[in-house]
Amino acid sequence: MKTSLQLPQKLMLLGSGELGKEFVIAAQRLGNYVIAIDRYANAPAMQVADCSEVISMLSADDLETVVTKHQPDFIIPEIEAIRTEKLQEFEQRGIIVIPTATATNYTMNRDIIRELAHQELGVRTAEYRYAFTLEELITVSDEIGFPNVVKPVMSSSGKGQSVVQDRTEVEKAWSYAISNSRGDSQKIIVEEFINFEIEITLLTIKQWDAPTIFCPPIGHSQERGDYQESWQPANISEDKILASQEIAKKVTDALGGAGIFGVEFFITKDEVIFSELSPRPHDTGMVTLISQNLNEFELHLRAILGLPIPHIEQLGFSASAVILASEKSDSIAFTGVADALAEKDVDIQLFGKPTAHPYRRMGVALAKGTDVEDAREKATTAASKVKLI
Ligand SMILES: Nc1ncnc2c1ncn2[C@@H]1O[C@H](COP(=O)(O)OP(=O)(O)OP(=O)(O)O)[C@@H](O)[C@H]1O
Ligand SMILES: NCC(=O)N[C@@H]1O[C@H](COP(=O)([O-])[O-])[C@@H](O)[C@H]1O
Ligand SMILES: [Mg+2]
Repeated sequence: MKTSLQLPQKLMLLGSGELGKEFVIAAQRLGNYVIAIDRYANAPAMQVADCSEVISMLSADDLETVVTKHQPDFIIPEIEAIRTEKLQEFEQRGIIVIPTATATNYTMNRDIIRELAHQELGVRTAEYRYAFTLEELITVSDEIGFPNVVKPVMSSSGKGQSVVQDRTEVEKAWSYAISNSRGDSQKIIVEEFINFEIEITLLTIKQWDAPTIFCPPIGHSQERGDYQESWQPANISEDKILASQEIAKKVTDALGGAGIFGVEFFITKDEVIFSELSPRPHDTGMVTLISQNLNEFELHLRAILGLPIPHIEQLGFSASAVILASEKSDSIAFTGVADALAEKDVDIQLFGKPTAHPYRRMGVALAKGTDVEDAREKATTAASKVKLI
């Protein structure tokens, strides 16, 4: 489709967090014009964009206002919580929505993407059932068995998610899921608990006029359903890498369009199990800021603009570890950065979020090491030195 297009292009970013910030930097390096949008002022990506707007991205009217005002060539979602039906309308008017308007709609609903992967494409996923009431959740939890994982169908970053050990915990999981569900959705998914050896993100780059390509797998650890550490390359066998690439290709082909996808898998002793995917750079992929010649944000930009990606080079054992807030605050300052940076092959990024609350991701530590363990140790040590005051 859009190969050899002219630069600069006008890019509208819907969501302006840490992932958007790095994307804007990549876009700016090629001289593009970026309008950064989010629900609050001075969001990370707004700090580096050409201009910004604060709107509710769940409001079709608000989206209409900013699109009419700025007339972007591309609309690039950076978060899930967007009125995706409206994106379909923009697409019909000739604006390119990344990866496609339909794909952003599918991937913000766990049930739709799950049905696509499992029912239509025959991909192995965790066993799952849905519930709309507590009574239904009790019934389907018994069918799935314990432990299991309860999640709102509409949520991200582990919000509303719990591991349920037995029947006595179902009611609590129900309330937690319902109160953390996005919008007014009351649909809950319960999944078989997968006792994986490792979970990975396979960054998958779908291009307009060139074959789909992959980054080496990224291993990661999660707490409360949210990412804590990631590392690359993940130590998994070649046949499992090929199996995950095959699934990632199948699912992203079904979604269409162009851009990077973070495709999540659980790897057990014998199986590669598809979990979900982001049609955009992935938080665990921040490790590529240190681990690759082209990071996931540069790859996303090139794929979107139809620019060539001749070679992805992995630069050696690398890791990332998150820097989290522990308290609510609206005056942000850090100590310990100098101490963290004194170590060789360590880097720190502070996102510039204007406020903090418990567990909010405020920055990330990046490191290279002699092996994965060494890189992880260096990244977590550096992250632990940086303190919010
Ligand atoms: N069925 C499962 N079995 C075992 N662990 C699971 C299961 N589902 C989720 N988890 C754990 O919880 C984490 C978050 O789950 P999931 O990716 O579905 O949530 P999310 O809200 O979409 O998070 P994000 O938006 O950050 O990707 C997973 O990475 C995994 O560690
Ligand atoms: N797993 C999705 C993810 O990591 N998304 C990233 O977090 C930001 C929201 O952060 P906030 O909640 O601190 O505002 C999003 O804008 C995106 O950059
Ligand atoms: Mg996930």
